[in-house]
Amino acid sequence: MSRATTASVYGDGIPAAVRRQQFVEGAVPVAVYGLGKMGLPLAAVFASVTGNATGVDIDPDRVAAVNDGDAPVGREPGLGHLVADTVATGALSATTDGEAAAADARVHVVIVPTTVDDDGLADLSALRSVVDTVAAGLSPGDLVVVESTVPPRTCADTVAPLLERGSGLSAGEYGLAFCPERTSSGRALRDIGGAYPKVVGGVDAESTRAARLVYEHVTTNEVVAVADATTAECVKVFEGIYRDVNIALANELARFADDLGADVRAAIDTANTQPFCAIHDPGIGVGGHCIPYYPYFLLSEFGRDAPLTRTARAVNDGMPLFAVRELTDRLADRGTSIHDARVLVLGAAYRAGVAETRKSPAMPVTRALADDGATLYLADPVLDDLSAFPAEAVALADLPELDVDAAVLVTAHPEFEGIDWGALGDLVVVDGRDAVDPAAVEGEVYTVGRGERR
Ligand SMILES: NC(=O)c1ccc[n+]([C@@H]2O[C@H](COP(=O)([O-])OP(=O)(O)OC[C@H]3O[C@@H](n4cnc5c(N)ncnc54)[C@H](O)[C@@H]3O)[C@@H](O)[C@H]2O)c1
Ligand SMILES: CC(=O)N[C@@H]1[C@@H](OP(=O)(O)OP(=O)(O)OC[C@H]2O[C@@H](n3ccc(=O)[nH]c3=O)[C@H](O)[C@@H]2O)O[C@H](CO)[C@@H](O)[C@@H]1O
Repeated sequence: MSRATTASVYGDGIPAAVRRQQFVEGAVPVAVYGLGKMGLPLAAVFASVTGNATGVDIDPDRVAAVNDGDAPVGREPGLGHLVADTVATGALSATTDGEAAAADARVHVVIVPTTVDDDGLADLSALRSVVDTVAAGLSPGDLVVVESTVPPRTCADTVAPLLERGSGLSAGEYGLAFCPERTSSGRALRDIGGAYPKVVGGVDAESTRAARLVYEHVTTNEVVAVADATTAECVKVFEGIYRDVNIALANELARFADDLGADVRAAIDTANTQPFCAIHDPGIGVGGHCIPYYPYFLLSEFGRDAPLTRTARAVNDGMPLFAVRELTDRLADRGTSIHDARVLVLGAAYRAGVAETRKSPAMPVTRALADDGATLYLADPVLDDLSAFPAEAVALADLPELDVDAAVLVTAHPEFEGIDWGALGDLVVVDGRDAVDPAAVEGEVYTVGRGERR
């Protein structure tokens, strides 16, 4: 589709009804930059809505898979069929040529990784690279949407200047909005489709209007327009920091379980029966490339001290070693030194059902146990490559053959519910996710938050 036959979404006062018609008829090509866990579902949804979406990724294998009608993102209900169907009809295609895609598109949606480096500073390198690519193909009347989670003020202070410099256009000739991705892996299509309100915030009122028009066709839920892009960036980061601080509270309370001789998890669940309390679940740690990272999008990017946010990060990052100490002490009570122990670690992924190990508690758990001299076995049914972990990978089917002194459950994969604990004999189990039935285990079970249960 040549640019001459495409329609703008920003400026020049075209009636909303006309723009809506143009959008759903495919006259407004959409490019989605980043075809990962979030970007591929998003691109497929835009394709189903507009009939005219192009996914851009730097990974040629990922691009080839999509163009073959395959979804290189697993365990997402409905995604495989949606990708196959939209590719088959020509509604969705993928490319590694970001500049060509940017030259053709009128809506540019950026959803590439935004993580944190070893110094705790936001790593926006992928975002900057994509924004430069978009700028090279930007035209008057285009709309740029950032869905990647970013430190507040990124759109105003980083993205907008890059777009102006790279395109030669001036602010007011194209739109820029921050519209955070609020989706969780494992339910991406449901979440994108309308599980929650969609937040939009533009660098100017026209950008907010254009973003609202785009997303009113994507979500069945309401579109919530906030004052500006910075406010929208705050919404996303605040959601994540709230979650991290809340989990840290749950973890701090959980550590009292043995002192109190009480089931702290049960107490939390009961406390949550009235609306002024919503304490989250204690666990063996906080992983993924969202929640552990978002606090640093404030802590490291602005000079203001934030002791609560910083302490919460430390509490959550301390949980893997809390679990290792509980294991070590219980083995010692049995006369087994951790140095001589054989330990099965259940789960490498940061949470159940998601093939992602970034910031997974499994890494500090296995490293600490390996450093103490333990012999480690690691099982995870959703990950093919466990070579990054200092442990021998074992298949679920082979667990009954193992001769181990202990087990640590890091990830509550549903596949672990079928473990024959009896076959593993008398052992110490540290259950980091309240996912093991103590009655099924010969030996003792220590559940984070519930204390020791025989
Ligand atoms: N995963 C989640 O649960 C989740 C939820 C909400 C928001 N987010 C945010 O969404 C963004 C993307 O996260 P994700 O989980 O989809 O990441 P991901 O690692 O699953 O996928 C990222 C994709 O981007 C591609 N990519 C990297 N650099 C690129 C570039 N320069 N140009 C084009 N493609 C590039 C990678 O090849 C990969 O396919 C992040 O900002 C994250 O914070 C993630
Ligand atoms: C605010 C919110 O809900 N955001 C979700 C979140 O999705 P996520 O995939 O990062 O997964 P989480 O569920 O947040 O888990 C992260 C880690 O915390 C552990 N955990 C969790 C809950 C708990 O009570 N106790 C815990 O210990 C868990 O095991 C895991 O290791 O971020 C995405 C990007 O912002 C959002 O889009 C998505 O909506």
